[in-house]
Amino acid sequence: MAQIIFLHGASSSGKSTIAKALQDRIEMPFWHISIDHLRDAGLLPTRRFKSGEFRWADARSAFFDGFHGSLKAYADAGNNLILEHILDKENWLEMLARLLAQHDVFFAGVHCPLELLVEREAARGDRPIGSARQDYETIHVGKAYDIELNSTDSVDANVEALLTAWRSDRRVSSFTRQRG
Ligand SMILES: Nc1ncnc2c1ncn2[C@@H]1O[C@H](COP(=O)(O)OP(=O)(O)OP(=O)(O)O)[C@@H](O)[C@H]1O
Repeated sequence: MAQIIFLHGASSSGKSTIAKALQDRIEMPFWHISIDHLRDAGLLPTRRFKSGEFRWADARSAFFDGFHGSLKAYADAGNNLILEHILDKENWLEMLARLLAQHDVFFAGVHCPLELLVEREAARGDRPIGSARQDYETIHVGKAYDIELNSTDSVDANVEALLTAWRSDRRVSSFTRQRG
């Protein structure tokens, strides 16, 4: 059984920042997995999607199905994962819970006040304006977490709190509930 720590929060909420600090601190090797890494490594023909030559809407579903399947493949092979991701389709939680049913999934909600999200999104300039707000209003609805973090707290404090909760083996999140 692999260990999976899933950081779930709006765009710009601080998932990557926490994931990197966590990977530096945690007592076992964990791979930090994010769609950002695939995009930044040049996996997608981003320029041609942006130009309209290819339609992202046509490719999106297969891309995410592949990404979700790859998480199962990594975990089934025995790799521990720090996953940062946004569940922006209603059935994704259920699907991931099924794919990762053999593994210990610790589900962490990463929160950030809306004004700060909007400020960070504008300062970064590399995310579509408005996605943080849209995520903020939707992605946490109906989700139960093993821990809820707020990125107004320091990164160190969040990592410390997460590690304490993760080590406790108490799992009460939507992932655990999906398993009945
Ligand atoms: N605790 C923090 N204090 C100050 N700035 C922060 C903090 N956490 C994140 N940031 C800043 O906010 C921006 C977004 O952070 P980060 O990349 O970690 O968010 P994310 O949730 O992974 O975003 P995305 O989903 O869009 O990739 C970055 O510029 C980062 O430096």
